Amino acid sequence: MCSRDCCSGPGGSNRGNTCTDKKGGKAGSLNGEKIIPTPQSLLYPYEVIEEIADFIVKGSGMRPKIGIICGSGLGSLADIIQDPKIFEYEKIPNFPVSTVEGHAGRLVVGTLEGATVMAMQGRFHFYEGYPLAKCSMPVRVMKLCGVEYLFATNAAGGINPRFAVGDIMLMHDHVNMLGFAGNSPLQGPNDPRFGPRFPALVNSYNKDLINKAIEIGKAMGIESNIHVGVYSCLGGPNYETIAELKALRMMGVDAVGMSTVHEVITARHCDMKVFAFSLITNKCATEYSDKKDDEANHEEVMAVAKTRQKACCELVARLIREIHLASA
Ligand SMILES: O=P(O)(O)O[C@@H]1C[C@H](O)[C@@H](CO)O1
Ligand SMILES: Nc1nc2[nH]cnc2c(=O)[nH]1
Repeated sequence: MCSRDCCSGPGGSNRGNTCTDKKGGKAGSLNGEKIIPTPQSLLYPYEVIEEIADFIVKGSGMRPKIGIICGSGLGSLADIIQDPKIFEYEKIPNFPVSTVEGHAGRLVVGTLEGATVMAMQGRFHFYEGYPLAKCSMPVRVMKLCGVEYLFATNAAGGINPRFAVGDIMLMHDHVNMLGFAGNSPLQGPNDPRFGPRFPALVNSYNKDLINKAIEIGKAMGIESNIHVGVYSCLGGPNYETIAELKALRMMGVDAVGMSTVHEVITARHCDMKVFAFSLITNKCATEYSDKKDDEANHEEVMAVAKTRQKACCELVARLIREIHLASA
């Protein structure tokens, strides 16, 4: 594995997308240097993931059962963790860094409603310049730490006209636009220690957890703000055009974002149970107009997320409590 600077993503980690190795075999060349592309799945071999997981388990003294990925502006999901052990991403060996506002860049390990949990306060996005396997590498770290359940959250634009800003969409399926274009976090040789070469993705989103979340929404008195729907991940960082939003709607997409799908693929590949939701931070226009309101922006996304943090935290905490009680 090459450790030259040319392999660095934005985080400066020594595993990136493309390698220029003077000693390499058949390759193209750039400025006289040979270029050997590295398949995504080789960016983080099993042993490296194992080292990161050991670092976290030893450093925290815990084997978390539930992993949480906090979406944009939803970092407070990790603030409710009790007796937290905090790991700055920069201090975790071979970990990328967060470069997006609203993603603090810390891993928080502790307990929540009696369950051992680890939460990423800050995820990695494709548009930051990280390959998909790098974006979802922490999911494999979670797996080797002992995590059985992945809770993935995101901020998303609502395409379904019934959705209002501030609503929560429980994901029951996704449309993988990056996958349509031939990109996958599983691309390259498969390591069967993680999972099979050809994982099936029907039933990726755990139905029991969705049903429990609906019940919790009723108990919280927010049932009219809870929906079940289909999420799609685009590459970003730009928001969508009207024509793209129309096309997504025709495909049955209810909410659009720039994350989560590759994390879910990685989690299902290694047989984790998945629960995911989108906080609808903006309504996407699907008709042409001159309204400035139609233009999404990250400040609005963050501001809406802030106003809905409490409800999202309560939903997550109550669901984790149910999982914990059921397994006790
Ligand atoms: O990390 P998530 O998917 O919650 O963040 C969304 C997608 C972009 O990163 C950002 C755009 O406002 O919010
Ligand atoms: N792609 C995309 N991501 C978002 N994240 C929050 N809102 C949006 C949106 O409208 N589009």
